Amino acid sequence: MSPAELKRAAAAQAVGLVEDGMRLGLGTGSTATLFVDLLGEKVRAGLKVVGVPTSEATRRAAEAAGIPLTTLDETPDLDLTIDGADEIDPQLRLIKGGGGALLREKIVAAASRRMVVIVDGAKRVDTLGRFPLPIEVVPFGLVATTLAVAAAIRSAGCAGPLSVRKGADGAPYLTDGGHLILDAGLTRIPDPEALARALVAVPGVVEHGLFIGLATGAIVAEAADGQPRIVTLGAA
Ligand SMILES: O=C[C@H](O)[C@H](O)[C@H](O)COP(=O)(O)O
Repeated sequence: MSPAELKRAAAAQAVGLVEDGMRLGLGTGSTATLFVDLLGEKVRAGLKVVGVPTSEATRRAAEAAGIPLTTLDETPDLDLTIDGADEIDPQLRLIKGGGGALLREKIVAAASRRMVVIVDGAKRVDTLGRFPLPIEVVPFGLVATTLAVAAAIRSAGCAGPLSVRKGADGAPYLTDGGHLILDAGLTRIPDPEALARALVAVPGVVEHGLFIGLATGAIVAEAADGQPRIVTLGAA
């Protein structure tokens, strides 16, 4: 089975969690977009929900799907966020931000009573870190911030190269908030909580892609005999 088929299976399962009247956080990325598309079908069939998109890309996808949207300022308490992830470990700790949306994703997840992650089985790891950790920083003082981030990474027992993310045109990638992203190729993060604490202490760091204590459940689609098999983790 292709990763796309597995992502779609996880997204379809997540649509089943949505109830009439829910206030939803809508994640970002290829898996979350599949969820938005499938949710749109339900909305067009009469389901009443309202969503807060976690990126401009998701806003466009949700508008195209006909999902009514709101903002966190209008609707600061959400019932459920459905979002993808780049990695998930057995404690439901995540790496997110491969698509650059980590800041809004984390704000929306934190405003939600439940966050259910939808992933294909390849995203499951025992130890986070194989996927480069995105760290969102302000452009001002980039070199000083990068040096401080490198020191924070060392202090948490990690090591690896830091690179400024580039867009398809080769220019530095800018997030929806106008920030830069440093991708940290750490390979292994033995103590994600310690690294998270060290990173947030660096002036210039806006947010990082470690999501700890936010996901309440996960829907993992794995391939089994050519069919998707759904595995749920936590409360999903
Ligand atoms: O910034 C992007 C998000 O954190 C995505 O949820 C994450 O990168 C996973 O994306 P995808 O579903 O495309 O693998």
